[in-house]
Amino acid sequence: MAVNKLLFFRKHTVHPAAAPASAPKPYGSWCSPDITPPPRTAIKRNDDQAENEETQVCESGPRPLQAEIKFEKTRIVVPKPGVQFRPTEADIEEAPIEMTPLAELLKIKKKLFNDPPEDDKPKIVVDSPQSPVPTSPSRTKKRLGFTLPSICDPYITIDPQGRGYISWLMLVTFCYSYNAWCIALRATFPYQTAENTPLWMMADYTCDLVYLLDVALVKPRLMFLYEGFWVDDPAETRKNYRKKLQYKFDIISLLPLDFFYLVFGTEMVILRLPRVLKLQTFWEFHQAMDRVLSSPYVVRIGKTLFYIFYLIHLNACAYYAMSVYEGLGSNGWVYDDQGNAYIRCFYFATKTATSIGKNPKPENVPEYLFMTFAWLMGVFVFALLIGQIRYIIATATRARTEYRKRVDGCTRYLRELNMPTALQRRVTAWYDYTWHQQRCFDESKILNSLPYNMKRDVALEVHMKTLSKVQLFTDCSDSLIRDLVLELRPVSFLPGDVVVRRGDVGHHMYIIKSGECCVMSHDEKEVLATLRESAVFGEISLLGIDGLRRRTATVVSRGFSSLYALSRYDLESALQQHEAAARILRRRADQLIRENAARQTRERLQERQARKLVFYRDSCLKDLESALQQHEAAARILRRRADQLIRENAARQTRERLQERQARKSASTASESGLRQRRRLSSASSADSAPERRDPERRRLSVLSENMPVSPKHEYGLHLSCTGLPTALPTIVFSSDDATNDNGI
Ligand SMILES: Nc1ncnc2c1ncn2[C@@H]1O[C@@H]2COP(=O)(O)O[C@H]2[C@H]1O
Repeated sequence: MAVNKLLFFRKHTVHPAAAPASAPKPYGSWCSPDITPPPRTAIKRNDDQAENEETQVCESGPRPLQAEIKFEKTRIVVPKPGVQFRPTEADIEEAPIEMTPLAELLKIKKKLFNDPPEDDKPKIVVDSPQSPVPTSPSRTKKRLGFTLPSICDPYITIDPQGRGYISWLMLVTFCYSYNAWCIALRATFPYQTAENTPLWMMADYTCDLVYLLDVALVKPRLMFLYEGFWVDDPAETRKNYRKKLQYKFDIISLLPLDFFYLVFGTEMVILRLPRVLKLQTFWEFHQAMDRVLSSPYVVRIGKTLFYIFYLIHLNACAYYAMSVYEGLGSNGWVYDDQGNAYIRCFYFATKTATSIGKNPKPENVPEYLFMTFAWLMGVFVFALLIGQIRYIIATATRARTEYRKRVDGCTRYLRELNMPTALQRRVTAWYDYTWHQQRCFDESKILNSLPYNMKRDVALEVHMKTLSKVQLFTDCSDSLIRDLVLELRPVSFLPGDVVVRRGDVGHHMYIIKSGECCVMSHDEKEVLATLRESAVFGEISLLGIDGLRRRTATVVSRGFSSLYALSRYDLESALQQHEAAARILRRRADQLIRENAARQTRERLQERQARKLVFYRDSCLKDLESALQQHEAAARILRRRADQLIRENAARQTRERLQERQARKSASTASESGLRQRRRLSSASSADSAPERRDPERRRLSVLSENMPVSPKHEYGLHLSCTGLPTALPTIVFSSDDATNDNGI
């Protein structure tokens, strides 16, 4: 049964012309198979036991068309009958057939291999899912040698969502609008005159031709959906059109009442009134435009305005017709035949329909009825239509209104809490940026109304530009991206925002959509790496590596940046299914960890060396200070000694002077004053020149001036210690008779 059903659909459906194997897939290799999988061909034996037979299903791409196979030299392998085919050189006959037609070759093959009769041949039944709208091969190409656009090719069916059909609908709608406006206008106002009648006629019959083509050639070829399959068999599409109510209206709209012109004359334009019944095409066109235009609100408002103006137009025509009937200017209510008739009547109709003007008072029953009807129409119909416009505009701006509401609510809240102005400004900047980037705050809310697969395809389409560049996804199987795309949450960051902070527990991994993020060093003073579009970060702490459950680095947004956040849970569940991705992430994480560890070791070594240097410098300083202290102590002792010696010397000199004075006094009495005087003088000079010699324990003290050369051994220490002191110290060198210093003093 099931197979029979398939055969039925084989008869009535177009099966998607499989994309040529070489055709580029929309997004690398992952996208198209899911949307339009390659056809699977079921081969079925056409015998009575069809239902019991297993359907053999084999994967097959589109087979090359026979016509495209070119044979230049063919080798035909002939198996010996009844023997299992094992070709040897002897089995092979060479048949040099130059460009043999394929049909002949097939005949030969059929003979050689005893092909089963035509009826027993397996019938190919395609059970692959169809593409959204199938396309049929053009047959005009074969017949005329060139390809007609599908809408003009009478041999193929038409895609109801295709551009060609929508363009055609536009033309029919234009003709319909012409009829709708001009029939009433010409039937009431005196705009059709004997001179311009041919022009009007030409326009009329051009429109009629379009109507005719629509009914005869276009609508019957429109594909339709039957139990989920696109039916494109021309006989079926024709039947389908004829079953519709629209067909009846289309036929009535084409009634050739114009023949009555011969009786009533060409002024009886009202005979063309059935043309207005083709209203369904007008609606169909607007629906199609609504689907394909990026801002369908324009179409909706346009349609509503069309209705409003058309009603006013009809009202104006009716007013003019009544005025003519009662006599132009015959009373205060009717049109007084002044100015442009149509504009005056349209103005009057607008005033009455919208009840915004001071209307002339009706004076008889038909006028009262007219005014009542016009006002009622104004109250109900116009109120409805104007309300609809309001609704359309509100719908068009709903997203922006919601955005404004959110921003206002948040800023009011922050203001009430007396938050710092800088923070308020940051919040507003975030809202602005997020809105301009995403045009929505919660993408999942919008997508949730769609079925899962469609939601995924939409999300893929939206985020594909970035995701196709993420190395993790390009290196792994295509299904990873499809599994993850719905879990990615767009987030925005402002300049300087910390995306992840070192030491925090990691909950999300990030992919950069736009902007730049900096990975900071431990002290957050140095930038270790700058990550750009499609880079991934924040994965290390999510991978469950021992001892690395927390963020290993701080990552800061450099400017405004848009990222995709992927939660730990979603990542883990995806990685369970995709081991290759898990391996790649782990490898990358290992590499980063190794790099970071190497950097840290390097930094630690440098730090230790720096510390050692400081320690060495400090100890040197200490040594020098103690040496200096020793020098100072020695200097103090020496100074004390010198003082003592000076004092002793002075005392001795005083003593000697006293003794000399005493001796002089006593010698004055002596007679031999000359001799004694000389002896006394010689003894005084010897005491002055060599006191040390007289006193063997006395040492020689030298004070060297600061600019005397200093031993290189002491230069550094002396310099350091001197710089720390308020005044420069003299260099003191102690020397004795037994030991000489470095300077040889
Ligand atoms: N040296 C680095 N170069 C680039 N990215 C890094 C470096 N070190 C750490 N990261 C990323 O910064 C992230 C900080 O959070 P995670 O430790 O979860 O994961 C870390 C890595 O993805």
